[in-house]
Amino acid sequence: MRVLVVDHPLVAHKLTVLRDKDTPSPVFRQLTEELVTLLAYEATRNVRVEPVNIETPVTATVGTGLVKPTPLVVPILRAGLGMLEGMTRLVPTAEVGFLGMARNEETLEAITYAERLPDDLTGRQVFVLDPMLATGGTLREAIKFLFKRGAAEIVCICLLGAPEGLSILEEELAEANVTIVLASIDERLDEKAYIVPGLGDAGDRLYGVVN
Ligand SMILES: O=P(O)(O)OC[C@H]1O[C@H](OP(=O)(O)OP(=O)(O)O)[C@H](O)[C@@H]1O
Ligand SMILES: O=c1cc[nH]c(=O)[nH]1
Ligand SMILES: [Mg+2]
Repeated sequence: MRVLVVDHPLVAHKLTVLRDKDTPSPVFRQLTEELVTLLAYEATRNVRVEPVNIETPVTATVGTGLVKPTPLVVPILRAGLGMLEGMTRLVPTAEVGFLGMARNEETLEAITYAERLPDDLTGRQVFVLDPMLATGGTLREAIKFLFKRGAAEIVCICLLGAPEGLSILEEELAEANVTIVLASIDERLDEKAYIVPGLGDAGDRLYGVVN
């Protein structure tokens, strides 16, 4: 497993506004999309490509095309849905599948309540979107599920990660073909397993509070 923190002043600036508790939902959504596009630029550095023959108005030449099937993008509902537009803006031909997962706030266990993905992911490159990596339980389950379906490589794009969750994933997935791309590794988890300093509940800030 590899971990990549994108170190860029615009990422740091947008993330700071996102963290601010006074940033309203519409601005939060917009900034999430913008941040994802910046992170996705790094996260797709090893996207699979192949030579393609084209003709410019001047001559024939060999260019670069995405290998088919194109990457599969999997937002984890709810909060990951706020990242989808920012990702597909960069890779418009990507296919999109969905995983609905929620962390039980008492047991901290991740449960899967919805799934709409191809049955066979053999050999596929998969990009998972979830803004928050806290205990790591949600991503661990999602990654396990995708490998079981045959995925060859998984790149997770997150906004914030906690050192506790990252350590658990690093232990369990040491040899796996997984990359976690983040805007920041924060200080720690608090007693409710929320990321500190964090940004609060990403789903609630994007879409409002549900119980
Ligand atoms: O690393 P973990 O400890 O598993 O926590 C992280 C998960 O918690 C949040 O989702 P949540 O369960 O709040 O669902 P939501 O997106 O519907 O708000 C977040 O988007 C992650 O999926
Ligand atoms: O800080 C956290 C932890 C889990 N889920 C969130 O949305 N935020
Ligand atoms: Mg939530």
